[in-house]
Amino acid sequence: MAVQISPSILSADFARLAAEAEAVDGADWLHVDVMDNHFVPNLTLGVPIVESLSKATGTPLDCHLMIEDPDRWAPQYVEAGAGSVTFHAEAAAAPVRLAREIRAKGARASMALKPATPIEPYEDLLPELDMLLIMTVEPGFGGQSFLDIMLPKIRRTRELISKHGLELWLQVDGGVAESTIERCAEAGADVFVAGSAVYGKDDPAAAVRALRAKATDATASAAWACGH
Ligand SMILES: O=C(CO)[C@@H](O)[C@H](O)COP(=O)(O)O
Ligand SMILES: [Fe+2]
Repeated sequence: MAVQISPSILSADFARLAAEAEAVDGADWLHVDVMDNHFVPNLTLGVPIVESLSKATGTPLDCHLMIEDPDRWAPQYVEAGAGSVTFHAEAAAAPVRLAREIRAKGARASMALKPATPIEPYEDLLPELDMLLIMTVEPGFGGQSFLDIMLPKIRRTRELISKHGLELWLQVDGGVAESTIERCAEAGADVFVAGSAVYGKDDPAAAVRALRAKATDATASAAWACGH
């Protein structure tokens, strides 16, 4: 699969969300960080804003729910127009039922792991998912430094995806920038969230192109991608 870039609007101007979506024209997704001040110590936005944004942009929304009780809330984000909905493994009471509900409602189902959550207990769940998100910072804030110690988990997850012959996408989120994206791609990621490395730049669309070029080159020479 071709590399995909998902700029995070957490680093955008929330008063100008439609324009900020336009500013990354050419991005594959718009990453929307939903935080409830319980699962993470920060508060952002909810269903009504996702619904308005989905009507205002043609770019599909990749909603990352950093909230408690995603079993209750995630389906509402599908109804609000999200193309992909990610819930946290640490927060979901019934991840298989929730993934099936998200898919049945017509969105891609994705599950996220915080840095201290291992992938191995979830191996048997992977066929239920369209994407697995490995957090490369502790969730809650943009602009943090990339955690290199997550690279082995990305590699192990890529190996599980290959072992089971899955079409699962592997997303990384947190501290992804021109200086770190190649390491993520070499380790096996193929969907890249970037907030400050896109919206912190004068030309966000150019930043997306630069990230895509680096990730594409790194993927082409990565062992895991041979014949991918
Ligand atoms: O989910 C989160 C943070 O919890 C992310 O999506 C951030 O928005 C990424 O921001 P940068 O680290 O790229 O600045
Ligand atoms: Fe995120």
